Amino acid sequence: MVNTKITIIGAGNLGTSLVKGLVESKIYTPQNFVLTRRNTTKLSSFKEIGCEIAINNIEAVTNANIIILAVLPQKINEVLNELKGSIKEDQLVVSLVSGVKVKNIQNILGSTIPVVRAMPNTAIAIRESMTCIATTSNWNEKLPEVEDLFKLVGETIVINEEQMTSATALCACGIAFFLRAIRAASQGGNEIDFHANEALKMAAQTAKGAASLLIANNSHPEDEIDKVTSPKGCTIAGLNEMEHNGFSSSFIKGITISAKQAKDLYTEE
Ligand SMILES: NC(=O)C1=CN([C@@H]2O[C@H](COP(=O)(O)OP(=O)(O)OC[C@H]3O[C@@H](n4cnc5c(N)ncnc54)[C@H](O)[C@@H]3O)[C@@H](O)[C@H]2O)C=CC1
Ligand SMILES: O=C(O)[C@@H]1CCC=N1
Repeated sequence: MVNTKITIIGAGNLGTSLVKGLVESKIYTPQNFVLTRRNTTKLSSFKEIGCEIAINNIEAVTNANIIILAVLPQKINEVLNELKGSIKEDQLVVSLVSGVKVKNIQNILGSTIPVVRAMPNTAIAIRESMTCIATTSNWNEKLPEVEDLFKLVGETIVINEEQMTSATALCACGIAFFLRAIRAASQGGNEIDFHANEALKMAAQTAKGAASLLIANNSHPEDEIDKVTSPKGCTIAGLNEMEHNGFSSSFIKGITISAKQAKDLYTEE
């Protein structure tokens, strides 16, 4: 257990997922967290387990060691202007907000406030996030602290800040892309034989197995695919039909357009 106080400004989908994962790690307890959001009644279950729920962002950050910004990009300027002058140099700001650069945040909070960006995904709630972390060269010394935090809830990688929009598309939006692929597989399973709930369970566990093979064997997908595709068999028949219909191309195009959108989520004031 640690004494670090973490305040999450904007404890919505992602912010609350982070709390769940960190509490699950057993290193943090609910008492480590102060949470804010617009409608605090939606945080009642977190209040019940012992998190502090605050209605005032300025009061919420006062005693925090780490301040996590988890509001939507279109709300960040309003929040930063509210917090301006209330965050001190011995506190660390970690922004999860897509498309907002370290310099955008420091332009409002001040250049002496340490800011690191982290891009997790919602699997953080079950400690399976892929979290991409970046900052500017003057705050590199803060990276280990942020890596240690997010290593409790999944894998981490430190990247250049310019790569953050690409990381958003591949890893944060990626959860939705892979889920849609699993849904499609379950619909196929439903059409050929199985009840919808059976097909979904079978598709999800098969997807988990496929990802686990790559991670466990440190292998390339085509190496694992080659082990499944018998000559004249049903796997290669299915795979080729999917490719004729643009499977890989569609995935690649989706990730490419998602990254373009991630770049345009924020407007400087
Ligand atoms: N949902 C996801 O999978 C991921 C989201 N992100 C980024 O994280 C941020 C949050 O995303 P979500 O959690 O999905 O959004 P969300 O809409 O679920 O949560 C945002 C929260 O901010 C609160 N909020 C708005 N104005 C506020 C204010 N002035 N003071 C305090 N709280 C305020 C809202 O009440 C809401 O609960 C976004 O910037 C998003 O781009 C990044 C990676 C993954
Ligand atoms: O869709 C979005 O804009 C946010 C950012 C990454 C995941 N959700």
